[in-house]
Amino acid sequence: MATISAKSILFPKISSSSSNSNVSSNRSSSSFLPSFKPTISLKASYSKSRSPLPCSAIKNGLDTVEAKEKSASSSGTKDATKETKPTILVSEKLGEAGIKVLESFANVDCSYNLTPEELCKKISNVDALIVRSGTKVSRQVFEASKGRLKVVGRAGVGIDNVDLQAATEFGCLVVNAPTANTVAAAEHGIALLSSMARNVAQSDASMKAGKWERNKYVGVSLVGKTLAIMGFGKVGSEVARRAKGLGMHIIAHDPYAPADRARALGVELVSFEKAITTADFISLHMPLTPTTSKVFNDETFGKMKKGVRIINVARGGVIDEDALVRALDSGVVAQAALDVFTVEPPPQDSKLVQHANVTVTPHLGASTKEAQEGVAIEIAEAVVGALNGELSATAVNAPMVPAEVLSELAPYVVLAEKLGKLAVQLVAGGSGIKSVKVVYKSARDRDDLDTRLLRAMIIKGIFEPISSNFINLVNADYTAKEKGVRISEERIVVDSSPEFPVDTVQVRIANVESKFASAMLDNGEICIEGKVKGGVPHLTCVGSFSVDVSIEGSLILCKQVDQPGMIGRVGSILGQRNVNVSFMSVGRIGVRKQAIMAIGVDEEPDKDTLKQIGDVPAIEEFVFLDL
Ligand SMILES: NC(=O)C1=CN([C@@H]2O[C@H](COP(=O)(O)OP(=O)(O)OC[C@H]3O[C@@H](n4cnc5c(N)ncnc54)[C@H](O)[C@@H]3O)[C@@H](O)[C@H]2O)C=CC1
Ligand SMILES: O=C(O)C(=O)COP(=O)(O)O
Repeated sequence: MATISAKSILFPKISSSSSNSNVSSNRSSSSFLPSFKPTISLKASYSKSRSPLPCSAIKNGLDTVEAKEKSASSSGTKDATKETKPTILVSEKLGEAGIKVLESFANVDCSYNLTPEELCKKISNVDALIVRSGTKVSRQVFEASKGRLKVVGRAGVGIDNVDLQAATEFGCLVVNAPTANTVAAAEHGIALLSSMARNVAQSDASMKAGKWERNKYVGVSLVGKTLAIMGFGKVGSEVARRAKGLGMHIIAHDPYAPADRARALGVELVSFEKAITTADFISLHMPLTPTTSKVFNDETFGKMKKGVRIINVARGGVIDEDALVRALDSGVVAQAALDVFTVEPPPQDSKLVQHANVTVTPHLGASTKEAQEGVAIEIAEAVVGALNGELSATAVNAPMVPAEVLSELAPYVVLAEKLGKLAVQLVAGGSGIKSVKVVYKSARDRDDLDTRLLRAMIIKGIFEPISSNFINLVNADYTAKEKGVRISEERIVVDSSPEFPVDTVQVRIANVESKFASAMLDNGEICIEGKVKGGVPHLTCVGSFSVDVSIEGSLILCKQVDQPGMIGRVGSILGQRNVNVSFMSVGRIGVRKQAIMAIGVDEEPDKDTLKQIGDVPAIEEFVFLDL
């Protein structure tokens, strides 16, 4: 069986000889790949000597470890455990429980308040970075990591402080912790709503200044008032649930929210226009994106009911803050309660923060003990899982593939990478690949096959040997696009067993020349096909020749005229040179006609041996393929 682990779908191995790494390894083998048994133990899969992938990221990581090992051993201070674990940088305060999870797996460096320069300096020595909202994970950070950074964990929801495009380009997975602080943020929203309506903060400050101003701080009631929730996601829904308990009438605007979820909570989904023109209170709960940036501006404030009150526990950037000051000054907006700001912390002389009708908190929405412990554990487990090669359920820049799908596809993932690797070696040097077509034959319905993993692995197989980057599920499509290669897919429903997700996978490369002309179809495409047999990837077709060889070790393909003695002849050349043959298969178009002999070899034959094979008169062409 092939020795590549399905875990390399996401990342190549990270060194970790920590005995504790088995904690997460066990989790991975039961929940991530329940029925797929890698041929190497999970612990072994972290061993650098087994790394099958020549990729810059792992090289960088290992170079560092090796360099450390060398210097430590020469100075006699070698601490093997420390050196072989991955390193995780935590750049903002994270709950203790999460730190413990991380420490059981990795070397953890908690360095808070780093300047951007300090972060860039540290980043090339870490495999994962955990942040909250205060760290800007910019393109420069990914560049400075030189490929070592494999995971960014956001201990919270909003990922607007992470350059996702750059993360994807660098093949770095971004995960967040999207659920553990939902209630905290909703409770803070309700706290701001109530305290704003009753002037709690202002009257508190007034009393502390020795005053007793009962008439000045008459508030407004909430009962019977209309609250518009902008962004009816997790936090928005929880705010709605709580505000209903306060007797408010709730409407919501969210272009993507399912109507039945709103109905179930007794909330009416309305247009943006209707929400902002009819509400007495507007509470913001959408993410900061290019579409939502400054969506509350002079124009939209102008449409609101005079005396509207605004609560923002989402992101400061969804409001044009200067426009809000103008709307407060003119009385269109009676009050605002803000937990978040365009720039955090805002300048001390910020007119908005200083405004008498504004209540502010320093981004405290997620800051409860309970939420912080929750997000810390959620993100720590996601990061450890990702470093273990698991696909995270909270991946932000990679497809989430359900565990059952992954388990079923695991052997096909190995097949897909090998087919990609094989196909690219059939392309003659100098022929630029422009288009790759993948054809999946399956007995299942077209919609019942998630091919993203397989496509990513084919791309990895094709490009990794000819590029300096490592390729994974995060950056596979991006890499192909970047290299100007169009990847198309076709699914053909065939009459075979629906028990298996895929019958055969074909990789076709068009408009190139081949080193092995027999691998080409009449239409000029290089075409190879494979299937999984008994859990093992097999090559089943080269060009229009059927073969049947397991794809492992290395392969010699020879085109010859079918005649007696060929297998013995080539076998004895290899035998004389001490090259062990693991299997042979002959595919022919007819008796004594053209045939292809596929020979699996355990060692790479030297040039002389290959020349001797090529000199056999009946052999018309041959190619050596390294798998
Ligand atoms: N202040 C704090 O400490 C915290 C702030 N947050 C912020 O709260 C916001 C919401 O978080 P969650 O509810 O967990 O996220 P979510 O993803 O569950 O909900 C966001 C909702 O906004 C909707 N949306 C997207 N574009 C929209 C648009 N143009 N107009 C209206 N709705 C739109 C989405 O469809 C989604 O339903 C995020 O910005 C998050 O960063 C979350 C937790 C704590
Ligand atoms: O989860 C979010 O989106 C938040 O805004 C919480 O931010 P924090 O982790 O408290 O810096």
